[in-house]
Amino acid sequence: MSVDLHGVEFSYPGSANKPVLHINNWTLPLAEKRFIHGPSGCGKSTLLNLISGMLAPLSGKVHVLGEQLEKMNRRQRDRFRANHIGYVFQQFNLIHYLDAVDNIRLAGHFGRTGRGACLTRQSHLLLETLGIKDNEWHKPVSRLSIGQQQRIAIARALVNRPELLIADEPTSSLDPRSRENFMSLLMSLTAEHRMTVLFVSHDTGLQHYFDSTQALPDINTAAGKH
Ligand SMILES: Nc1ncnc2c1ncn2[C@@H]1O[C@H](COP(=O)(O)OP(=O)(O)OP(=O)(O)O)[C@@H](O)[C@H]1O
Repeated sequence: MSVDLHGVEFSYPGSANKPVLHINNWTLPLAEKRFIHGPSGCGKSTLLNLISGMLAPLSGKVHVLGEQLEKMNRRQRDRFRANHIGYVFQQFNLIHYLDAVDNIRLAGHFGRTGRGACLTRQSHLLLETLGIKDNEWHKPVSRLSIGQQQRIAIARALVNRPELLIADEPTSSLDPRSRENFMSLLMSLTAEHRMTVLFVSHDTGLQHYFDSTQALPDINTAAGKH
């Protein structure tokens, strides 16, 4: 199993009377590509942040790739995330004054890819695979198009060869054609590396790319209590 949640409860600090998530049992098998949707505020990003170890549950078990995240401290969770989980954010979270290569190298630096020439080679390879021309590699990413930034964000998520890829509304800034290109590219890369994918979006028109679909309120028994 790639992800296994058991009795997971979460509320934000200072909002203990407003539980965001209560998930009894939820699993994501290895190599499955799962699409999660649900109304704004139902806890989708919170769920992704618990699975990636950016947040810790108040109670319950969060098992990811055989490791028990709830038993790790913050530093151990950060290390685990850097080595095993690729994360594509809605707003990309690239460092806007760094160029494409350095954005990817920075993520690699915190992970298991290694450093120096090997990491630079790996960054170049990813940029080539993702169709970013080499005359764009050394411009600050803020001077690149949204579609190019999006592909750099995928390259950054893949640099440490993660077993699990998490994406939070990654297509929300893309026009319909770029969205389809992005999805095709993402699906072929994840299939090639047999990655498990957990993808959150409001856009249910993307469901056909995935093995399975779930509405978060169907698995969250805290839904409706807040
Ligand atoms: N840092 C925070 N502190 C307190 N409450 C928060 C925090 N982040 C989110 N919340 C609340 O937790 C609930 C779930 O938020 P979350 O961002 O997980 O929802 P979402 O389903 O991803 O929403 P959207 O689709 O709009 O991105 C919301 O009620 C939100 O207001």
